[in-house]
Amino acid sequence: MKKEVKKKIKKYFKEDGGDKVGGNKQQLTHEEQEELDQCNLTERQNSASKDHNQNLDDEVEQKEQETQHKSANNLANNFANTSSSASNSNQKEHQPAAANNKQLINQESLKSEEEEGGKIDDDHQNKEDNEEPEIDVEEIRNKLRKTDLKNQGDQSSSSEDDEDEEQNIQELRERVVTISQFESKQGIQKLKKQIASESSEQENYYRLFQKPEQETENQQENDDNDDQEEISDVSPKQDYDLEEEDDFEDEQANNSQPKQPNKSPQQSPYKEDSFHKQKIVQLTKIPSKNHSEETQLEHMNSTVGTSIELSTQDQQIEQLLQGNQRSRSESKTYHKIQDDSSNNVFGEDGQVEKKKKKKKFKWETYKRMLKYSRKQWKLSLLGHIFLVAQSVSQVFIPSVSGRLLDATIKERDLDKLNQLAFQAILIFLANGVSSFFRTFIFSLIGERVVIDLRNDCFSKFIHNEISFHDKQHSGELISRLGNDISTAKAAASGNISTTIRNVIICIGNVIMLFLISRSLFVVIAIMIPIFVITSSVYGRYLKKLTKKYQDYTAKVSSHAQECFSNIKTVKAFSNEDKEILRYNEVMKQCYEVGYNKSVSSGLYNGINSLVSDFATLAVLWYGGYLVLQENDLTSGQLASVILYTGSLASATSSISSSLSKIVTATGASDRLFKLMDKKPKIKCQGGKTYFNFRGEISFQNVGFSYKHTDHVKVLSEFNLDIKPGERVALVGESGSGKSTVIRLIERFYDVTQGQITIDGYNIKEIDLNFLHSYIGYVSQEPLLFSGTIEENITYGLKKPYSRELLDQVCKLANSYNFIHDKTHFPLGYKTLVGEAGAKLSGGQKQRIAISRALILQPKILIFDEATSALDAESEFQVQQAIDELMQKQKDMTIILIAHRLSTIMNCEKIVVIKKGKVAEIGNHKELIERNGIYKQLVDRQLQGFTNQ
Ligand SMILES: Nc1ncnc2c1ncn2[C@@H]1O[C@H](COP(=O)(O)OP(=O)(O)OP(=O)(O)O)[C@@H](O)[C@H]1O
Repeated sequence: MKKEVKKKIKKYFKEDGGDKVGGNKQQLTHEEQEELDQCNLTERQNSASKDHNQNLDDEVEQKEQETQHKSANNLANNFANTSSSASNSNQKEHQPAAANNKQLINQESLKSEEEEGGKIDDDHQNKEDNEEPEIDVEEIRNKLRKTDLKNQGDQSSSSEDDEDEEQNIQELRERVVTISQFESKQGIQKLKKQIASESSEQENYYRLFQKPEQETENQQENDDNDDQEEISDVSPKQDYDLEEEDDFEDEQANNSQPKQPNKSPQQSPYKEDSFHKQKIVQLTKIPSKNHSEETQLEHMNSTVGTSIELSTQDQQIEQLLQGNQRSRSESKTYHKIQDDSSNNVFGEDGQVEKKKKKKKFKWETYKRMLKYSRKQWKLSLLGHIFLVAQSVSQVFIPSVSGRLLDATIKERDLDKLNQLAFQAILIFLANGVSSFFRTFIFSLIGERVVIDLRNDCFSKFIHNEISFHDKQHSGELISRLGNDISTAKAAASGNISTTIRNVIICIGNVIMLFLISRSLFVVIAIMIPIFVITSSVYGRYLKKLTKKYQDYTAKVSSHAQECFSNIKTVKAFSNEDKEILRYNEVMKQCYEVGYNKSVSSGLYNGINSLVSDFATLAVLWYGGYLVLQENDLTSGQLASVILYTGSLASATSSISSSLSKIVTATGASDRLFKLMDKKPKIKCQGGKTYFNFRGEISFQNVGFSYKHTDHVKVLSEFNLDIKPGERVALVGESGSGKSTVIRLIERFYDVTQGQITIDGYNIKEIDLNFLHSYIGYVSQEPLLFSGTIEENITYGLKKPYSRELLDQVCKLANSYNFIHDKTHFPLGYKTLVGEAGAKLSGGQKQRIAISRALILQPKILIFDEATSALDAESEFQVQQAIDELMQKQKDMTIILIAHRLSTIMNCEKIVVIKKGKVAEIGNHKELIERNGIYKQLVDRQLQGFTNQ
């Protein structure tokens, strides 16, 4: 049954030439579908494994072995099977490998089949997921829609210009959402900020437009209310996106096609081409004066499904950029993102290819890699002793097997047979024992090398500065730590020993063959190179395809991973179908390569069998002739020759395989070392440490650009003095540089012009660890680590602490009560917070983050929009903590970026930042009297209250 289903799917795939992967799912019967789902379960479990990439790597490694050894093993097995002698020992060497290869081929084909089926299973799963949370999402959307309508209502009093402006923003928002479907998180954040800065006034207005009344209402609601938590995921920034989603849905409704969000998972996008295209058109639809929707549709029609090389994603974005004459800035951002993605390990196909071409053997890298194994020289020496012992014993196995045969058939001498059997036992034992120790020792060395490398690498990555992490995608770093190190291990351990072993075996076999029969030796010397060349040339091609297939599979996993980690966003936008479309797009590319690979594998195996069978026949025929006609050879010797030939072929291709692995491993090591060698300019240690840290901060003509966007001046001629114990609020439009100011105080980056001094010392001269021990930092997103509440609170503490201190900071941060609420947290401080604090609400996480900052007893406390990601109730709780802190901690410099007028008003110094410069500075009263930007912001907020 299982086979039939798979056959059926295969057939469909073939018929559709890859364009309609999964498209015929409807034609499967229910039973077949169930059967298929059952098959897919195993695959799904495997793919859920955290070591997915590692598995892929292993697969490639094994596949590589397969391609290199398969031919040799075939030949070896052919020879071994035709011989009547009991060549057990030699079969031991070859047969497991051959069996393993067969298994691999089966796994390979099964895997591709199951992956194809897995997609259908995913569709099914998505359908189930779709049905459940619809109501919650709607509720959230309605709430936010109301808020937005109110805002629009308030704005309607403004002039016509404002309306135009609003329309522009609307268009911009549409474009943001469209592009965000295709771009990386990092890329889109930049894009959003860029667009947000264009709509600065409205954004600013939005931020200041808060309703204190709402807070008191929400106070009564339970802190752990699930609904509240859902809402807490929707920050003011996301509010725009939700509004955008409404527009998007309207567009869908206007379209003559029926809306399909809950049904389409059943209807595969590959079958439903029109639906697919329409979706894409909807996604790429942007207001354009030059391109009508029809033109876009036509254009998309011509592109969808025809090109595999250029991803549909690229086409869509290209379309989008063509379609809008006004989106030059976006275009720049798009190309920037494209550039960035070239560093991504799962970058565009062409980029992956480029990287591959660069791969070549580098002696320096290899030597550096060997240094890691040199540490294990004692073990290595022992390993080499066993290696020689095993290789030598192996060379004698065919000889003793042949003599055993002669003693039986030709001489018919039982005593000699027993004697020879005893010799054979000794040789087999020597071979087995030394094989165990050799394998164990070299594998152990490999593991130790991996540990050392991973430690080195992780420590280098984590010590590197923030701009390094801005540039390197975390996925790439993780891939380097996982895949590349595993591959690099081959350069430092096992493969050298394998090469040496095979060289010894080759030499031994050649000598033995020469001694047994010179004329047969000549025949073999001609056959083996033909055989090895044929298989290695084709094997190389197959290996290339396998690697390409691996890249695509990694892309598929990466997409799924991104999707599942952003599942709330996907659900909130009801974008399950679109994600399935995107997933299927990548799968389609993967299938194309998989198809070619399957054809090539078939051809490879066919040709291999043919060549090896002919080679076997040649030796058998000529050997038989020598035995019968010339009386030059005994049948036992012929058997030995056959075994030696198989062993020689296997060893020869093993050598080329090991050498190629060493080259690959050197390439991986090279990438790794390049990353490891990136030296941070900002070092964690070194510099001034002094005892009287007061927290006086001075920005003197500071200019700053981010490293990878150095054409954009984020701060210029920025001057600001903050006295110890002062409360300072930074306000200004989005993208004006507020967070950047804070990042510079933390010295996440170095200024590009001017200087920042702390207590009169240039910040660059102060030891970074020392500086950070006096700065408490609470970020926008409350980020916790898995572990207990206590471990999280004391995360930054480098010295012992008392329970009193813990209680004290928790009370200050307004977290004490909920931590000691026995119903929800029976273990109190010892409660496990789950991965990234998943078991806590946003407000609880943020209050723990404040406790974490306070326990350092910092001299400077920074809040970077600490409440912006929280719902109203959580915001109130956190705000209360901040207000209390501002009143009680008089000796602490508090710098905050806030949007609540009440908080800002309490500050002694309010700094209004505009386009990277200080536009206004003073206290609330002074700034109101000045009647400038600040006054406008306050007026708007007050006007908002009045309207309500
Ligand atoms: N890591 C980064 N790399 C490159 N550019 C960045 C980076 N972080 C911020 N920027 C850019 O620097 C400018 C200032 O950003 P910043 O985060 O300081 O603004 P902000 O005033 O805090 O905005 P918001 O209120 O929206 O958080 C923006 O144009 C932004 O795109």
